[in-house]
Amino acid sequence: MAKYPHIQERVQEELNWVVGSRQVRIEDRKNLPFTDAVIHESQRLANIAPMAMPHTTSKDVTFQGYFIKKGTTVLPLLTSVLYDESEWESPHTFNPSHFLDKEGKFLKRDAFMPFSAGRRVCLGESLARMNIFLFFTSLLQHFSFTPPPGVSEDELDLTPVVGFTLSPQPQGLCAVRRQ
Ligand code: HEM
Repeated sequence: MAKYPHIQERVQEELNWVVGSRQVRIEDRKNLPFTDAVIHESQRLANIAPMAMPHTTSKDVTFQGYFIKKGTTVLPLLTSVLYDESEWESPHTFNPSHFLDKEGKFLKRDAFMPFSAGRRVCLGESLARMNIFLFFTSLLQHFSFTPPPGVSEDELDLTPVVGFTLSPQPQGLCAVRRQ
């Protein structure tokens, strides 16, 4: 967030306007299109489960001309969809406009699938989305986030740690209470 101070301010402006100083509620999401777009874009770019979970074909299948034998391990590469150059205007940069139409309304995108898709889609999707929204909005309602004193935004290394999941590196951060 610190690399994008204008985005942080825009989220806070929207929160001030719609929620004011009361506690954020999940129903507020539909009235916070910019904030919702920022959260979606963070999940798209963060891509924390790039290979979803390993699956196994339960019968022989032919998919897009390829024969896949029963019992084959299949790794659905969510990265290929979340960073698809034919789906996203700027797939490798943080750009909340991916989820906004020309009037600034929230735009649902089929290629947004950090929770995977189909029968084995993440079982915790609703819970996770609700929590991310409430944590993110409550934090930004009460605090502004900046790099620690003496550290410039350009020095922040946001490259994820690569494993079976992608996770953030530890970062120093200042949370400054808003008036
Ligand atoms: C940001 C948070 C989360 C992300 C991005 C995420 C993503 C995913 C992904 C990509 C899968 C693999 C789906 C597939 O096999 O194709 C998955 C599976 C699963 N997730 Fe999540 N998840 C999140 C949070 C949670 C939470 C909070 C819970 C439970 C409270 C949860 C429970 C599960 C379960 C049980 C499965 C296995 C579903 C199955 O195989 O049928 N997840 N998740």
